Amino acid sequence: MDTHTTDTDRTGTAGAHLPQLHEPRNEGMPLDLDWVASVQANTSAIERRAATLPGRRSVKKEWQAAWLARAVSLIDLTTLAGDDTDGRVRRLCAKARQPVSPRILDAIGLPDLTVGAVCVYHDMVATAVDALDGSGIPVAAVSTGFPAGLSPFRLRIAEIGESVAAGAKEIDIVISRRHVLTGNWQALYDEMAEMRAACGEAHVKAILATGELGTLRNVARASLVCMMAGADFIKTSTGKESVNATLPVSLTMIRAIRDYEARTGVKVGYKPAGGISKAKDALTYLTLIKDELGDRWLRPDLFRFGASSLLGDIERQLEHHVTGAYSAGWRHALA
Ligand SMILES: O=C[C@H](O)COP(=O)(O)O
Repeated sequence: MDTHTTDTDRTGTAGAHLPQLHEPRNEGMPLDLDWVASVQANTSAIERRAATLPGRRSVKKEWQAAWLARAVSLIDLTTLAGDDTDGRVRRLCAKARQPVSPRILDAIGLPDLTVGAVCVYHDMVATAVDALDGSGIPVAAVSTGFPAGLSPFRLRIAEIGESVAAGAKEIDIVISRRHVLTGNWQALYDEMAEMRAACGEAHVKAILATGELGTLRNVARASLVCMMAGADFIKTSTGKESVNATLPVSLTMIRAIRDYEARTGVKVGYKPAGGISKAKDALTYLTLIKDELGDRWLRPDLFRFGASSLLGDIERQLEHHVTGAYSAGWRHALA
């Protein structure tokens, strides 16, 4: 359905070639327990709205290639597998440098395009930093005992320090779910604040593991507490929970981001992650962000997809846009 065309669609600002913007970091604020307690989430209303999103609003066909290219520029291209090797990470980094073939980029009028970041386990950070040297693409490390976050706290903090020392510019931490499930907001705040401090200049994404938080109200409150404690981004999932990024969770988290900005003036980034593997779903997320937060969030400093297999489908759709035919999936096997 090509229903709602917007000014942004028409002016072509969906293209990936935009000047880099950098918001001031979120310095956080003291924990405000009254604010946290006042946060509610109307689950049925959120679910109803989320259910209408995929069909209600879509990107006009002539702008789809530009939006898909934008989606590529927002991917944290990820490999988080027990059998990761230096070779796999180097191939992924080569893909990050050139995520779409030059032939397709020429045809859609974009001379170059890279992903937002490469995301790996700590042990692979040095390899990724070396493989991306000179590209300007940051390396993100998942730290703090990813994915469960249940290793001793001092080791989780030390892991952050080691990833930063190895060259990671972004750290994806996992929160202690039990602090949320027991309503111990002070403990969550303190943990988050200490992890942020350990990151130094590296930006910190707080993974909430929303599939393990029980309710959308918990998701909303945990989002707020992590932002109060200085998270630069809030991220849905590790990709390892049984339920990862969903539209209801996304609506809940981006509304928390909106409320935080309204109250503090500070923009916090959003990263849905886990199970996002189709170009169509990526476009739904982009229209959701555009609707709820506005165009400013559609930039790599405020939005990322955490995804290990989304790029392959976007490439296929871009190829179809250019040639009118779909290529075989195996041609885009890496991403
Ligand atoms: O942070 C990123 C996620 O682990 C990626 O999950 P995925 O493999 O389902 O795309």
